[in-house]
Amino acid sequence: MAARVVGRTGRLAAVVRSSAVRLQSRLHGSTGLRSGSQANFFPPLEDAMLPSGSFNNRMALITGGGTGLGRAMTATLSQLGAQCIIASRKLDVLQRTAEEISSQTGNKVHAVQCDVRDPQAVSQCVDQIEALTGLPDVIINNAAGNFVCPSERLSPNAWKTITDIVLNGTAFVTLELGKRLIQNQKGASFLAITTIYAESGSGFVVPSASAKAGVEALYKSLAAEWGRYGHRFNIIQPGPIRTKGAFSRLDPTGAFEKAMIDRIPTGRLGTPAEIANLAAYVSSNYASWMSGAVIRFDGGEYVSLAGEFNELRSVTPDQWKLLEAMIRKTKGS
Ligand SMILES: CCCCCCCCC/C=C\C=C\C(=O)SCCNC(=O)CCNC(=O)[C@H](O)C(C)(C)COP(=O)(O)OP(=O)(O)OC[C@H]1O[C@@H](n2cnc3c(N)ncnc32)[C@H](O)[C@@H]1OP(=O)(O)O
Ligand SMILES: NC(=O)C1=CN([C@@H]2O[C@H](COP(=O)(O)OP(=O)(O)OC[C@H]3O[C@@H](n4cnc5c(N)ncnc54)[C@H](OP(=O)(O)O)[C@@H]3O)[C@@H](O)[C@H]2O)C=CC1
Repeated sequence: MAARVVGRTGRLAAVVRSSAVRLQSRLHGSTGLRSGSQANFFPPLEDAMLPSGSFNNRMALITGGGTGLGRAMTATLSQLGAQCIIASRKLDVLQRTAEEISSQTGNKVHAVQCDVRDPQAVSQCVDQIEALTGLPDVIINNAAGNFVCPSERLSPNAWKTITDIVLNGTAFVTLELGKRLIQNQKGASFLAITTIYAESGSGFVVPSASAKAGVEALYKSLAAEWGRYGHRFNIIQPGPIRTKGAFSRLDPTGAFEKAMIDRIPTGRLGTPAEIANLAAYVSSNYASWMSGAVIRFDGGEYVSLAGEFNELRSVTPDQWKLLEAMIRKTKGS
């Protein structure tokens, strides 16, 4: 009897999971999940979490919104009623994404070309946004550049390129919009997408680690300073989520993926739709008391990498019996 119930519940869970995956791939493209066995405990729920209409009459700017995680955030905000503006360098990519999402959600997505490294281009982009939609209520600083490289091989321009996109780009967008919002006495939610190694640092991605740490300092500082103008500042630190932009530059051969999944306690990568739900919540009025928060969203990878005894996961019960006996036998110091 119990086995029949478990069997039926299991089939039901599988049906729910597969329809969630179908919805996800319609809105966000393929999930591309590969996983370890414990991932069965942690299936991604990928439909929009907030009530429909949560972003009605709200304008959202997402930098780097044409691809990857920015695209997923745009799709979710648009589905929840927001009018979105996506901005980055490649206008053709932005326009394609904007059309695809608008046609699925029925809400307008605008595409604006902007290289965030150039403060003048950022200022012109904000002029365009003001003309299209007015100043945004939600700003997501998601654009980034990165590649793995031994630090001794980095040229000054390689360092400058990454830190310009990540730290200066975020600062230019945030300051330009912040000043205009303050002038117009309009509040807004600012969200920066960093990464788990912004906290620990990491070899082989040193310009990115340095710049993302700077972004976190910028956002925590402004959370303290600009609350008086109605602005909230929060940070999401994602762990690995498959996107072409990230994986082609950080694991070009795919050689490190399995080891990476093995060290994630939830046994799988995150999905774009999952981080999009979190970003939507943080940017919504349901989170109006949240400011200065740093939210790690990584399936447990950071703590798994940090704890020096975590490798003991591979010790078998029989081996534990032996270890325990050895430890108990020890007397004195
Ligand atoms: C262990 C397994 C890991 C698996 C995946 C893990 C996932 C977790 C991820 C965690 C964090 C992720 C953070 C991210 O940010 S991912 C997002 C990545 N997306 C992008 O990078 C998209 C945008 N990127 C780009 O446009 C280019 O890649 C860019 C190089 C960053 C900028 O392009 P552009 O402005 O055209 O720059 P140039 O090509 O002119 O190059 C400027 C400068 O940099 C040197 N350079 C470029 N690539 C490399 C390289 N691979 N190695 C060394 N140096 C490089 C280039 O030579 C130029 O310098 P110079 O003029 O001196 O020659
Ligand atoms: N995927 C992952 O596993 C993780 C991602 N992240 C972070 O998530 C965010 C999104 O990354 P992801 O979606 O994976 O990667 P993508 O490469 O898909 O996204 C990066 C975006 O940034 C835009 N961009 C790059 N340079 C500039 C520039 N100079 N001016 C304006 N826009 C620019 C790109 O558009 P264009 O080329 O048109 O300019 C692109 O849309 C980034 O902040 C990244 O650091 C953090 C941890 C893990």
